[in-house]
Amino acid sequence: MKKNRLVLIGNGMAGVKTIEEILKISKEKFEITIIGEEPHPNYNRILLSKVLQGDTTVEDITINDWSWYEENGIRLITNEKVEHICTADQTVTTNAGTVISYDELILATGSQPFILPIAGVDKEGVTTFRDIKDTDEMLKASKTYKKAAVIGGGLLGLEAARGLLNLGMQVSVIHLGKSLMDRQLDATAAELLKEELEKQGMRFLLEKNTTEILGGERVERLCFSDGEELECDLVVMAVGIRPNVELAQSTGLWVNRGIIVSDYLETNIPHIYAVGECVEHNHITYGLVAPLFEQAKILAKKICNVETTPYEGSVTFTQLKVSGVEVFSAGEFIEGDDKKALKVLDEQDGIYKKLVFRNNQLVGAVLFGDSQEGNRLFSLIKKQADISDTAKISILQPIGGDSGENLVASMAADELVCGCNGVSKGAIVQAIHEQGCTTVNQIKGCTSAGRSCGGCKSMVSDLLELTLGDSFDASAQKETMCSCTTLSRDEVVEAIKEKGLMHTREVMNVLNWNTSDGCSKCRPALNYYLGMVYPTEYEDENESRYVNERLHANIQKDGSFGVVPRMYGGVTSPDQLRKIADVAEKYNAKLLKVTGGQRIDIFGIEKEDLPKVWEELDMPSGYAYGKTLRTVKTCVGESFCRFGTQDSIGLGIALEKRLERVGTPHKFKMGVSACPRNCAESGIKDFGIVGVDGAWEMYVGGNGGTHLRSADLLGKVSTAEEVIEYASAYFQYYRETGIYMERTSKWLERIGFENIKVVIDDPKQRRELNERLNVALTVHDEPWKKIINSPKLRNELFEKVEVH
Ligand SMILES: Cc1cc2nc3c(=O)[nH]c(=O)nc-3n(C[C@H](O)[C@H](O)[C@H](O)COP(=O)(O)OP(=O)(O)OC[C@H]3O[C@@H](n4cnc5c(N)ncnc54)[C@H](O)[C@@H]3O)c2cc1C
Ligand SMILES: NC(=O)c1ccc[n+]([C@@H]2O[C@H](COP(=O)([O-])OP(=O)(O)OC[C@H]3O[C@@H](n4cnc5c(N)ncnc54)[C@H](O)[C@@H]3O)[C@@H](O)[C@H]2O)c1
Ligand code: SF4
Ligand code: FES
Repeated sequence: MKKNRLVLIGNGMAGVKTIEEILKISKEKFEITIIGEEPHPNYNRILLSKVLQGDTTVEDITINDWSWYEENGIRLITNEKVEHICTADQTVTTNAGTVISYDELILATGSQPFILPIAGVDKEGVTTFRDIKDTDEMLKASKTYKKAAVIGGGLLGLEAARGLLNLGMQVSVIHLGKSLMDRQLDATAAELLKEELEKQGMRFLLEKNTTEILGGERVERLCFSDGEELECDLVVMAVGIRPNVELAQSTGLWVNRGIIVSDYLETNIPHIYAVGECVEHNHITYGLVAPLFEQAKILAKKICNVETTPYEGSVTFTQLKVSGVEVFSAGEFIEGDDKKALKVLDEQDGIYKKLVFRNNQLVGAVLFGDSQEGNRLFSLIKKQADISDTAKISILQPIGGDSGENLVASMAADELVCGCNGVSKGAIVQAIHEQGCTTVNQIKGCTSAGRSCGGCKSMVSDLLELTLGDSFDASAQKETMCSCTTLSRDEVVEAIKEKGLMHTREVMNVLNWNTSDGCSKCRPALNYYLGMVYPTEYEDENESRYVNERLHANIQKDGSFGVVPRMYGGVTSPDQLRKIADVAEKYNAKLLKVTGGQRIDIFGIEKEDLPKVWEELDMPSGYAYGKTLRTVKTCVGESFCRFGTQDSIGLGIALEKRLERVGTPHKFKMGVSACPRNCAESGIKDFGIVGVDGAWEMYVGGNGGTHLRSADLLGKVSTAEEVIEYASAYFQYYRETGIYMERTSKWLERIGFENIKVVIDDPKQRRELNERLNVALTVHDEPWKKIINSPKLRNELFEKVEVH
């Protein structure tokens, strides 16, 4: 049967949630295309605050990675913006000229941050906080600049401000109103919040109207309507959002503040639907995921012709994601003529609780200082429960006292635990009993609870403890490899060795994975662990690897690839440079760039040209995409530098030739400098070497990325041979004990520097580690050559497979 063509515009949280819900109903009904303007697969926008605050990384906030689209047969077009919809032909056209036909079309274009209409907003250093690009900009700015001004004291502004404080900046929050979070808090809670955040180091300028941003190319000062000024070198604008409606407007859809939709998320034009922040339902637009996910579920059913209740609007709740501050707000939080409040203020402990009632119904709540009852109160508000038989004060003091376990025990089965995803206590208990979930991660996999803001995770954990009783294992909660298993990395690796498991499927079957195919987190990890345990016997599963590793090149945001040939120690020759230049010209490379690791990256190569490019280069792969040794950066050392007394280039080349190609949990970078001037930046490498007075110092665990870490001194040796022996042992120890996707800087802190040093300093263990590494090194072919020489591989990888 021919499938209907479904096109989704907007690869964000609401749109992709709708697709997930559609796939739950039927995987066969639609041929799906998703077009997203951002260059990333679908990610959790909410957790950008946590990325900025240093609690997680951009890599860890992906919701559905590239392989999810592939596995579900979805065509994903990233980096392109839909600019035109032709309702007569039923096609959409992107800014890159791509035309796609649809039978059904969903607009999920989200919102854009509001930019104040004042002079100077286009200066360098002025940013919004909406996407990965903005987050990266702030992370980068914090390394050079120190004075941040956040305009807007709402949820977004305060979460940004906390992040910038964590990054070592001085932060002033400029707010138009009298009190912070005025859309969510009353004056008492706002004042308590302000006091708490001031203690954390934030500075507030309230009732300030910014009139101009001054400076040269970069921002230098803000001017306010009262004539005052504030010095700053970074400005974050967080003054609200506006739905993205231009495309809808130009298509003839009815638009007010958002795209107007019916109770079934239909627009005024047949076969076109809208969902998410871009939507206006019953005169309301929403800026939080819970209502958008409710919409997504209804739209999925509607579009699949499954009977559904209509969307009737949502009551919303918010929680501020700033560590050390508990703030919760839901529903109608300001009392008035027909609404009366019950308030409790504990000035000693800084706790404030307020409930707002209309007649015999709870319609709103504000909690400050202790928000653990938030979701329970939210359930009561949502249910519109009649509380005439309950003493109002007892709603604030549920039976059983204040421990988390008692709190969840007192909840009814239909009360919500996860407000974002609408998951009740009953649904979680059912997942524990019927699907054998024992960890928070597994509950997330089975029910989606905790999948968005993460604010409900402690409650999920309490519920697990309550339901599982003695068999609840608190220590296992954080360690499971992924939500497909209850086992930690160490338990899985141990079982692989003990039970002689040889294939990813075998591991999943024997160790009772709760999914048949695993997920994008455990498949590549198992592939790595199996290869590490059985270096000569295990046959690598290319399909379990991420796209760059599968195709041995780096995919770029326009879908073309970057190619980096190996140049040992960063040394090249006229012959190599000639070949690179010829290939770059012949295959229309868009950019040639010297990388931070001293290699040449040839950007803009089309996927189908990759094998020809490699063949003509006739150089080994530089593995710029791999979880393996990337580069050994070297200084010129004794060959040419007047300070150099040692052969840094020779040592760098020898190290690179020894360690190249074999897999590691994450990328591994090295540097060799021939004197303490340290031109190869050895102090921020996974393994860095510095020449000192006729000896070599060895540094480990450095990182020059987002989480800058200077390396620790592992020891000092006299000869290049000894360096190679130590580096190899360290490399192999990381291979054997690292968690897949864990950089050495994190690994070193997890295992403990002193513990690692004891192992590497011990001659016996050092020798054994080198011996095991030698075995692993015997099996690795040059990957580009392997593909060039195999017509089958060439065909499978470069002619048949759609990357995304
Ligand atoms: C830092 C931050 C923290 C947040 N914290 C929370 C929180 O704690 N709790 C909460 O509930 N909510 C939070 N939110 C809000 C939440 O992230 C949004 O409500 C949600 O992401 C909106 O989903 P959406 O799919 O409607 O829009 P988006 O996620 O914005 O997705 C829309 C996508 O469509 C793309 N697009 C737009 N136009 C086009 C076009 N013409 N062609 C192709 N692509 C297009 C955009 O590039 C974007 O990727 C937070 C938001 C931010 C920025
Ligand atoms: N924890 C969460 O739930 C969370 C976190 C971040 C963002 N979000 C969502 O993201 C969206 C954007 O957040 P937001 O905080 O920008 O929006 P917002 O509308 O909630 O808050 C903007 C704030 O800026 C203030 N403001 C307006 N004009 C100003 C001016 N000229 N000078 C100074 N202050 C001014 C407003 O008074 C308001 O308090 C919202 O939908 C929000 O719900 C939610
Ligand atoms: S690290 Fe020392 S030896 Fe090497 S290039 Fe720099 S100054 Fe010269
Ligand atoms: S409450 Fe946000 S993820 Fe559960």
